[in-house]
Amino acid sequence: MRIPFTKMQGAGNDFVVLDETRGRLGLTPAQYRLLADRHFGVGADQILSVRAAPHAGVDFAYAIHNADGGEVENCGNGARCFARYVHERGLSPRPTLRVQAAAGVLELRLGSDGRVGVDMGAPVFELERIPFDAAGLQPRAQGGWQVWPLALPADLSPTPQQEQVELSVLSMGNPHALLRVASVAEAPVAQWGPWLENHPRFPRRVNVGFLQVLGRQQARLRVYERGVGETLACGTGACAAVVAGIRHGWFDEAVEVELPGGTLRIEWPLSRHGLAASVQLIGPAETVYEGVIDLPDLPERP
Ligand SMILES: N[C@@H](CCC[C@H](N)C(=O)O)C(=O)O
Repeated sequence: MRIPFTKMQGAGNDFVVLDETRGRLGLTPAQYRLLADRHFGVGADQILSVRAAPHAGVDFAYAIHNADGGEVENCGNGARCFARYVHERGLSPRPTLRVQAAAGVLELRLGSDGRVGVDMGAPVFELERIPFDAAGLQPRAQGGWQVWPLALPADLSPTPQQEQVELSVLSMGNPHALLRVASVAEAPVAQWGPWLENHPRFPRRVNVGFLQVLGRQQARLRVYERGVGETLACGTGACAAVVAGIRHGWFDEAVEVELPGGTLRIEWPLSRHGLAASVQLIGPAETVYEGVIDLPDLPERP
């Protein structure tokens, strides 16, 4: 099957974008994995599918597959690229779009400064909806919120004294765990990322953020993404980090988050609208190139 695609990136989080507005391509998880493969395919953190609106009230539907082939609920950097893609192809003349993702409806705005804003909806804190299994765990207060201690396996402990990590957990439509670290440059992302991603306390696995607080409006973040590994940026991860930091009392309601691939602005006007306030994500979204790939039939093994 010959498939036209567009390679895009937002703060270095990179995507293969597929036009499915005239019908589904019906790709298998193995074909998504091949598209994402940096050696044998195109290479991407996620594959984004632009689909026709499933109902009145939205302009399009948005499907997201991680590099491991699994379908996921939400992707913030991808949403910005989605808006840029639709605009560049003239698929909609409107500067503001409503898009149905598995996590809910996102509102996308093309800004006059070249950046794209996304209304990501409200964060979710109910443990069953993240989901996070806290059975038998005792949370500890940290600022205005709580953290959950998890025992650190001896072989992952940087010092014999460190026996646990403390996690803030929440969902931005997809699950996130955040650890506050003294320096992202020295954070054990490659060691703790896969351990926490697959920890049995997270039944749907989790995206793991390592957050360094630089000031009340400035942060650094590295994210080990579920189904991918460490990425150059994660939009929902940046939203989750700022939401957690605001609840703990570390941040004001607007924060510039520096990630390895670029800077994202996150706003959560909590003081005006409470916990149900929508999180705003603002950042770059660019087309890198367009291409066509011959995808072999790759049926999924039962
Ligand atoms: N890169 C994304 C998040 C993509 C999905 C994530 N890996 C998951 O499994 O939930 C972003 O920009 O939000």
